[in-house]
This record gives sequence, C-alpha cells and structure tokens, in this order.
Amino acid sequence: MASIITKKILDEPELYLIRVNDDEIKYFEATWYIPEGITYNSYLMKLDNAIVLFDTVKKEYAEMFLEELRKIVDLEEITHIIIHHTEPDHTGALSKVLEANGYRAKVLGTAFARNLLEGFYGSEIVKNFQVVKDGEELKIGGKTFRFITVPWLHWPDTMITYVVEDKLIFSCDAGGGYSIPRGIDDSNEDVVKEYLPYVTKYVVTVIGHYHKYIVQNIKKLKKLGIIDNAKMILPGHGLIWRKNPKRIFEHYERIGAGVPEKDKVLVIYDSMYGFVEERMKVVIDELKRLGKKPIVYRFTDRENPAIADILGEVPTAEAIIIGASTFEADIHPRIRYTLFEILDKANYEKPVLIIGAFGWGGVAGRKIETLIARSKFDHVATIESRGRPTEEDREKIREAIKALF
Ligand SMILES: Cc1cc2nc3c(=O)[nH]c(=O)nc-3n(C[C@H](O)[C@H](O)[C@H](O)COP(=O)(O)O)c2cc1C
Repeated sequence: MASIITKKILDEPELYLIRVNDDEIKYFEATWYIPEGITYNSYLMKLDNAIVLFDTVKKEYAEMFLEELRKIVDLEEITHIIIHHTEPDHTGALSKVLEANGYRAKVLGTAFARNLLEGFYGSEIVKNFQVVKDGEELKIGGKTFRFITVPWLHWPDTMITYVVEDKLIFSCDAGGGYSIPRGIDDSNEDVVKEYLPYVTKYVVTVIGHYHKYIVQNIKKLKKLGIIDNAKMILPGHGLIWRKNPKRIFEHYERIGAGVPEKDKVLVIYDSMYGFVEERMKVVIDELKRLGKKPIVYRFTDRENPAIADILGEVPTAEAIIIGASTFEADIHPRIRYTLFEILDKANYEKPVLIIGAFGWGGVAGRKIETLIARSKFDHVATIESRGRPTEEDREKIREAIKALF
C-alpha cells in the first residue's frame, strides 16, 4: 500500500518534503515496468508572509497528500504554488489543493504549463496563474525565486526554480529516479549506490527520447553557475541531493553521453527452440574468456524481461550483442520491439554485433543491420545462419567478438 512521509529538511528557510511512496504502481506511464516503485516529492517552504508549495502528487494520492499537508500548514495560507512540469504525476492533486486553499494561491509556471494545465484540468485551475519567463526573478517572502526553463527535460513546459539566497534547486523530473529509496537524501552511500541504477533506468525510459536535451540543459545550468554553487537539489522523484548535490547532474550527464562501465557488455536475444541460444552461449563464453562482464537478457518460453530494465543497461554498456531468430520473414517480435525502444530511447555510439538464426531464409539479421546502420550505433558484423550453429559459425562468432573491443 502506498504511504506518505513528511520530513523537515531545513530550518532556515523552513522547508518540508512531503513524499508519497508509490509501491502500487506497476507500469510507469502505462509502459515501464517498475516493481521497485516510485516516489512523488512535493516541497513546502514557509517564509515571512508567504507559504510556497512546489509541485503536488498523483491524483490517486490527493486525499492522503492534503491530510499530510494539513499537519504542517493551514491550506488556506498557501500563497504560491510553483508548477515545474505539468505531467499528472506532479499535478494530479493540484485541483484538490486549490479547492482546499479557496483558490487564494498564485500558481506559477511557464506559458506552456498554463496551457497544459487548462487542457488537463479546466479553466478554473488557471484563473490565478502567473506566467514566468526564462531567467525571471520574483521576490517571494523576502527570498529571490529565479525560474529557469529546461525545455524537453522532458516536456516543453518544464522549468526549475532556484532560490538565490539559499542556493536551492527545485528540479522536478530533472535529477529524479525510480524506486522508493530507503532514505530521503544522499547522506548514506549504500542507499545512493542502490538508487543510482534506478536513476539510469528512469532517465532512459522517461527522458531518453530527448537525451540530447539533458546535456544541453545541464550545460545551460552550469553556465549560470547554479549547479556548482547548489546547496541542495530537490527533485520530484527519489532522493534529495544535499551531501554532494552536483553528483546527480554528473550522473545525468554520464547517461546523456553514454559513458560505459569498464567491460560491461549487454547481450539481448530471443530463442524459441534453442538455436539462437546455442550461439549466444558461444558469445557469453568468449566474453568471459576475454575478461568481459556480460549482462544477459533473454526472451524464451520461460523468460520475458522488462524492456525498461534492458533500456537502463544501454548507456553504461561498452558494446551490445543482439541475437535474433527470423520470425515470419521479420525480426522476432520481442527483439523487434526491444530494438525499436533502444533506437528511440537509448541511441548511442556503441559497437553492435548481430547474431541470427533462421529456418529457410535469413531476414532478422539483415533487418536489424539496416536499423542499426541508420542509428548512432556502429555495426560491427552480422553472423546469421540456418538452424544449429556449425563449428564454422562458432569460430566466426568468436572472431567477431574480438573485433568489438
Ligand atoms: C513462428 C515461427 C516463425 C518462423 N518464421 C520463419 C521465417 O519466416 N523464415 C525462416 O527462415 N525461418 C522461420 N522460422 C524458423 C526459425 O527462424 C528457426 O527455426 C530458428 O533457428 C529459430 O531459432 P530458435 O531455435 O533460437 O528459436 C520460424 C519459426 C517459428 C517458430
């Protein structure tokens, strides 16, 4: 069952985290399998003559959220609600918050956010909306709030807020990750280590399609000098970064650039009756002989790994090896879909080796090769043959693997 926690995270300014731990979700955005769950983080800041709420939570948890907020604030006293990004996992509870607030609060966001909110929730929600522009500063409760747009991270509406005097970055989706971390911030290294692979999975599945904007927007924030100076980075999902705030954006940058982990090789294949698998055993043995660390995902009559997990492995792989059978004159459907998502979400300059098996006419290998040739990936070789692999096929596979590195 989902739960909610409130933690005071700063005394000056008085700042609270209100975090829904959603362990009920199965498929984020109705697509990405996340048995690890996700959190929705909202923040409340109490200032002289102003109370500011940063984002809300998913609609399903609106009542729980209001109840929790009431423990720390009279809802009618909220003066400003900052909307960084209108995706309903952060805005689903906004209508209820505004109702309870008597529509007293000013809602702040980009012009894009205003239009999206109106489209999602009706005109009532934007009747007290104030559009803020890139770089604009507002004095609220004696503090300077600077709004910086980070378009396509990962919607056109997205912005972050920088509280100048306190060097706080409220970053919503940017800096977020999947899972329900055991802590609330990065103070425990074990918790961080456990969490970072879920950040990678989140970035690729959610922002991956726009990954060039990760690099672009982080460059923009760096140029403004706010990342180096940040005292805290407060995302809309997962851990807060206060011990080493820069670390999360450095991690994002590494994902954006596809920096590999030494010796990690991603191996993905389907095998209906074992012939592709025989080839992939040669692949895995040869990789191990070369001191590589194969990470293997296979689609068989017993296994159906989550595409989201496979996507999360791509940025940190040194090379990728795809094994596929020909299926109705095409690529096996599981590999076809996996490849489609990889090319859409995790398109990197990495070497790819293709291994294929067919019955009466090889098609899968050729089709994969065509798709890879049109992508950023570097096609190294395609080794495709009929039925069970011969000794000659095995030798070709071993040679091709050596050529990968
Ligand atoms: C549903 C199905 C469709 C297939 N379609 C083709 C095809 O269009 N062309 C072909 O050459 N072989 C086709 N085959 C044969 C497989 O590609 C071949 O047996 C291959 O070795 C399967 O590898 P696996 O044993 O790892 O699944 C098909 C097999 C199945 C079960």
